[in-house]
Amino acid sequence: MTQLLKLENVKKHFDVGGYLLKKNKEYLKAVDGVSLTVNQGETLGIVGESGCGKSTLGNLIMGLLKPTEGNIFFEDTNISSMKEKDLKNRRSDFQMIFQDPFSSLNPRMRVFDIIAEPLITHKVINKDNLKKRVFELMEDVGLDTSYSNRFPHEFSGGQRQRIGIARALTLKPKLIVCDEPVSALDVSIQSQILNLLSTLQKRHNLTFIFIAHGLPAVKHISDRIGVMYLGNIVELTTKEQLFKQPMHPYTAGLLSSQPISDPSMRSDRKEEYMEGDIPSPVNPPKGCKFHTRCPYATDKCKEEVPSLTEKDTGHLVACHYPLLEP
Ligand SMILES: Nc1ncnc2c1ncn2[C@@H]1O[C@H](COP(=O)(O)OP(=O)(O)OP(=O)(O)O)[C@@H](O)[C@H]1O
Repeated sequence: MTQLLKLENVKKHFDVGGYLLKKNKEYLKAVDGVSLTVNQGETLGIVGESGCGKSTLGNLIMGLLKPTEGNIFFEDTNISSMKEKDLKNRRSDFQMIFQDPFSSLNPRMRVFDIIAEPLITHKVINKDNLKKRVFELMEDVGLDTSYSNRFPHEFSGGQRQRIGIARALTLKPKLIVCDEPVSALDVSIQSQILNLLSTLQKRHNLTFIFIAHGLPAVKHISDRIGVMYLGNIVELTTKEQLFKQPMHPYTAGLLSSQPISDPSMRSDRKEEYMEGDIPSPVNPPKGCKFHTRCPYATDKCKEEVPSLTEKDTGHLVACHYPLLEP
């Protein structure tokens, strides 16, 4: 397995003021020390509740944000310390697919121009081959080439996402960060787009980072899954291990709060693991950040930060008392 991406203790702390009223500046710790690797051709799912830092992590990997601390290596090149000019030359290697294709596509541009734009901007194609390449990309994502003169609003949500995917593929990227690409779509369309992404992954040997709120959304597409809580990865393992034997109480809570057939069971099951609201990332709890919501927390959890360590083969968990098989 070839390693494509490596994150070393990556942090993004946003300056959120506070200095007018208080002596010290306040920082929102959106991403607070994430280390992980992604292998070529795999899909790493990243899940967690709203505000846990998933999109910020995606933007850091894309080079759209500079980390406050830490390093991001793409094929052994440290992209976090690259100058903007050099990063521009590497940008074609990593692309992003967004949740809402409507807002990410220019409404005044025809589909042909939306897909052609990166090819023209990066000067990777001559005029004679442009039409052939754009049509090739449209066919690749299952769009009828006779629609190439239409505007985004003339397409359905699923078709618009296909346009977004075609645009992301134009420069033959190696890595695509998919930021909740199906959560705005109808359930029936979601599986079509997920199947398309899987097909394209095999066809073009793509590597995906697939961001979503809940575990069900990443279950089918992911090889491994990382669970995020308040800026940290708290569990990272294969999807099989994660669903069979979640070791972090937060993951167990996410799994038990999945929709189940008997609605009367739902709230009980959720409360079993997760009490209260997610704390503020400006002032996160000391020690294990999850201790305020964890039914198993002890004094140690209130003081000591658990590091992400391998508790079973390839199964990383940041918990002082990981859940083990009975
Ligand atoms: N530019 C910014 N300045 C200040 N705070 C920010 C900025 N961008 C994100 N944040 C904050 O960082 C935290 C993480 O945000 P992020 O969008 O990464 O979370 P998320 O897990 O993707 O959430 P969602 O699922 O709702 O998109 C949030 O508290 C958010 O308000």
